[in-house]
Amino acid sequence: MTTNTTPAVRLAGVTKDFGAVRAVRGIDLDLHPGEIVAFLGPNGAGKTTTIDMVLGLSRPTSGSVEVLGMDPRKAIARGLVSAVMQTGGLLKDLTVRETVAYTASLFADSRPVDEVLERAGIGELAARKVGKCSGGEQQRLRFAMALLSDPALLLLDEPTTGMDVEGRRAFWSAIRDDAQSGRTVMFATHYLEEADQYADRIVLISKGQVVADGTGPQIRALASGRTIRAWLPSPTQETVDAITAVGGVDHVEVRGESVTIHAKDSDAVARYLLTETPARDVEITAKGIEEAFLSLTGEPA
Ligand SMILES: Nc1ncnc2c1ncn2[C@@H]1O[C@H](COP(=O)(O)OP(=O)(O)OP(=O)(O)O)[C@@H](O)[C@H]1O
Repeated sequence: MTTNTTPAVRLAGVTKDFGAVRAVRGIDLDLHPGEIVAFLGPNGAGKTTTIDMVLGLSRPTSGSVEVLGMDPRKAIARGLVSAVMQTGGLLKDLTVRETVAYTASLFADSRPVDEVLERAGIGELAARKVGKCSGGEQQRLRFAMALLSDPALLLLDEPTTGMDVEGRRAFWSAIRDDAQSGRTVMFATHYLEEADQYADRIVLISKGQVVADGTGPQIRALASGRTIRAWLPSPTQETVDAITAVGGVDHVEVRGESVTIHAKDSDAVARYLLTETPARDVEITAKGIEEAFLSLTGEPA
């Protein structure tokens, strides 16, 4: 594996248009060797489009993409990059071991089958038919296949979609254990919790741009603030506008007579509600990661 300090991935001024749609709007990003990076964003943020460019499956409209200091297609041809895709590519009647052995036979140089099964945490499932494996187990099988070339960079596009909590935990535990050997891992996800729990670094993207980049705690701190809920009888647009204008308020939502406000200065909002409006039952809570996401991207997770 590559151990120098060349970035594992370097995106510089990358844009990507599909006809009139600008899916990626100028991304600059370096991933360092050995990092586990979550590419977090809502539907349509541009995650898959970006990953496809890193995999050399498509070209940027402008800007440049380098993988380990070279053109993505060259890095792939050298077996330095693998991907774990969400669906397809598995034959139900083969066993787990047969599937990996068959894939290994396609490589001139591959890691031993038993080693990758162990690394992917499916050594005990080797004799099981693929059709009898759960979605999470099949995903670990894809992970095992991706490890055969011992890639320096592993890309995963929403790898745990549809898995239950236990499947997800087992999948990430295998990825994390393996990554200790220095592999760089980049994964796309909608799940804030997943990014927060399993990535060293979170790159938050929205509408084709990076809107935040840091560790889980840093991302949450960026969106520090509180949620204020209150009962507000017969709210008028004027009242809502006035609440929105209170310093530090970043989001107001009214449902019937219940109002939810996200704000940096919850004291100021509570004071305003209690003195200037007929609001009652004011309740203040710390912002969870869901709300942090909303205030950073303007979109629900
Ligand atoms: N081949 C294509 N032709 C036209 N538009 C496309 C194409 N691929 C993607 N787009 C558009 O580009 C934008 C970004 O899509 P992309 O699939 O990269 O988002 P994403 O973050 O991966 O979303 P999701 O989480 O839903 O997979 C979207 O508006 C999408 O409709």
